[in-house]
Amino acid sequence: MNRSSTMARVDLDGNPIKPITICMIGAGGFIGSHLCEKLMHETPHTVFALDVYNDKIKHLLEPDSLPWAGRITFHRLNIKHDSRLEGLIKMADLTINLAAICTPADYNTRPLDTIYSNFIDALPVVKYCSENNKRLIHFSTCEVYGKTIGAFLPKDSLLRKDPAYFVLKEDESPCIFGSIEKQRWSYACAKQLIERLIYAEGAENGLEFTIVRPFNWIGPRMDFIPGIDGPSEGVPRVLACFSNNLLRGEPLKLVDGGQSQRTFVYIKDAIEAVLLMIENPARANGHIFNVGNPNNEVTVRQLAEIMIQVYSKVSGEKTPETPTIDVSSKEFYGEGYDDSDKRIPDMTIINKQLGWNPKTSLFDLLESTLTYQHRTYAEAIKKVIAKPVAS
Ligand SMILES: NC(=O)c1ccc[n+]([C@@H]2O[C@H](COP(=O)([O-])OP(=O)(O)OC[C@H]3O[C@@H](n4cnc5c(N)ncnc54)[C@H](O)[C@@H]3O)[C@@H](O)[C@H]2O)c1
Ligand SMILES: O=c1ccn([C@@H]2O[C@H](COP(=O)(O)OP(=O)(O)O[C@H]3OC[C@](O)(CO)[C@H]3O)[C@@H](O)[C@H]2O)c(=O)[nH]1
Repeated sequence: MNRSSTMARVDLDGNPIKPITICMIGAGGFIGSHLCEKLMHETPHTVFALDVYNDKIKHLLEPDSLPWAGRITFHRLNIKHDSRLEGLIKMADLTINLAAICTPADYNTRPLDTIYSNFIDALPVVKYCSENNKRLIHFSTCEVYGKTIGAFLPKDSLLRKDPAYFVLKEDESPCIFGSIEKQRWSYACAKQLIERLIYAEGAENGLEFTIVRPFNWIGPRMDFIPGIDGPSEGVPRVLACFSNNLLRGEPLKLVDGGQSQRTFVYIKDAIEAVLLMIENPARANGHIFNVGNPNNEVTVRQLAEIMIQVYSKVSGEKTPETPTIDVSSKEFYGEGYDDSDKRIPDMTIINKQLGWNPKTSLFDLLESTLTYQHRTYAEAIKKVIAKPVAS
């Protein structure tokens, strides 16, 4: 249903929400596709969707008879070198920048591309917004926190259990990265510097900005399945890696024993938070927001175990005899990999400003996501596996 035509929409302070035009850079990616979907289904806003690819938003662009036709237009462009960028930002009320290289397998193997993508390429976007007095919502990452303070305490220290040593707060926690040889941190460092630049543009030139720090948002359409809709040798983020293993009946690979901890939030919950930021500028401007689900914390090993259980339920297939294997990070990611030990978002600021809370449990979000993965990829994988290998 297109609710925009039937319901009077008001912001958190009871004011009517006026339709705006949004320039969304990186709209063809995982988060962008869900955000475009939400904006088309539930709001009257117009979107200029900028990306190099549009496969994940094709269903919103065609056919012309869709109820939101005319409210979303795709602009195939690379922001590294396209003179149309400034014009599109000028024509919009708000720019949302999602474009980035953001898969850990790239950080230590393509550090230059990673730094250029996350810092250099984002610079003109910030500049055009600042010079043209346009509001900017910039996507950073929870990785700017790096490691927790607790990670440096002795293993048996009781302080490790004290939230003061591991809960990540936007306005208090330090950013703790590894040495320069640990090129894993090229991404986090580039994201941190662009955050500092945006913050400084706000302080010195009055840029209206919001910075989003996503904490492992997961759901349908995340990344790709190697050899099906992405390169065979590609290494996506953990949800897609484990989905690929499950679809192929292979053991799930636990990097360095799968001891790192993450909190996972369902993409649909997280998109609600972004919509609140879009439609409540007075409450969102000038803020950095953690967006995650502190209740969904697991080790990567536990994530693998739950995914194996849930996949068996949704696919009807037996669990593999060897469900997981341990691999070293050097073997899996190569030289220069390092990891965040633990990521629990503090929710005080987003709660106070936007009243947002995540709703979906890890089990439920994995059930709907793995149902999607099975429905979308199982047949294609079967065909690939059945193909005889050329001798
Ligand atoms: N998904 C998460 O959990 C998560 C966590 C932390 C941070 N983030 C941040 O959120 C943003 C979006 O992440 P995502 O998960 O949707 O990633 P994604 O890779 O699915 O989407 C990024 C999109 O940006 C596009 N893009 C990249 N460079 C571009 C360029 N030069 N010109 C035009 N388009 C370009 C890509 O084609 C892709 O469609 C990123 O900035 C990422 O760092 C995401
Ligand atoms: O097959 C695999 C793949 C990964 N791991 C381990 O899982 C942990 C999480 O990995 P991943 O989701 O790929 O990425 P990170 O959480 O480390 O980093 C992301 O966080 C946010 C973002 O900024 C954008 O999404 C990105 O940098 C990790 O410990 C891997 O080693 C595994 O065991 N097996």
